[in-house]
Amino acid sequence: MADSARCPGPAERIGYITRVQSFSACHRLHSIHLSDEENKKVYGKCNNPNGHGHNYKAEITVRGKIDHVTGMVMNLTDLKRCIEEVIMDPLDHKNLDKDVPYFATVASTTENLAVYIWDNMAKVLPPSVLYEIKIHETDKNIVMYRGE
Ligand SMILES: Nc1nc2c(c(=O)[nH]1)N=C([C@H](O)[C@H](O)COP(=O)(O)OP(=O)(O)OP(=O)(O)O)CN2
Ligand SMILES: [Zn+2]
Repeated sequence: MADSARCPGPAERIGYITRVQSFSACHRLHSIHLSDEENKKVYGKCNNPNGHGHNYKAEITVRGKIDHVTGMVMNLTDLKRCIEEVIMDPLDHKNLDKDVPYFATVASTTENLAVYIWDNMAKVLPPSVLYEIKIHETDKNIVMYRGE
């Protein structure tokens, strides 16, 4: 079989690139849709009124054609700038529930944090390149969101 039958041409190759960013924040798991008693039951120790902190690690993956001239899906330096704007400026060293207006009414679970980051990354990245947001809340708790 000829190589051209097996492999996509240079203009058609799709790549995935990921940048990892750590940030620290505190939060309290609490839903405005539940009573205090229900919140305690659902979230347990994570509903502690004074909160607790995490060293989060976010992985932002973009997908796109590998440009045959630049050899890049997108410049990682541009992705770094987007991450500064969407993750570091609003979230790092913050109280998610009190410092980030979005979480005044939305429970600051890692699922919702992934949705928040997705929605805001989508606004600053080129159209249709955002592929996945993965957040490590702890070494053991990892959430992935793909915009569905
Ligand atoms: N579906 C979700 N469940 C939970 C979330 C979440 O975001 N989504 N978050 C929490 C807590 O915020 C929490 O801080 C988890 O901490 P902890 O249980 O201490 O973390 P570990 O499981 O990694 O710790 P070990 O005690 O060492 O096992 C809870 N649930
Ligand atoms: Zn937590």
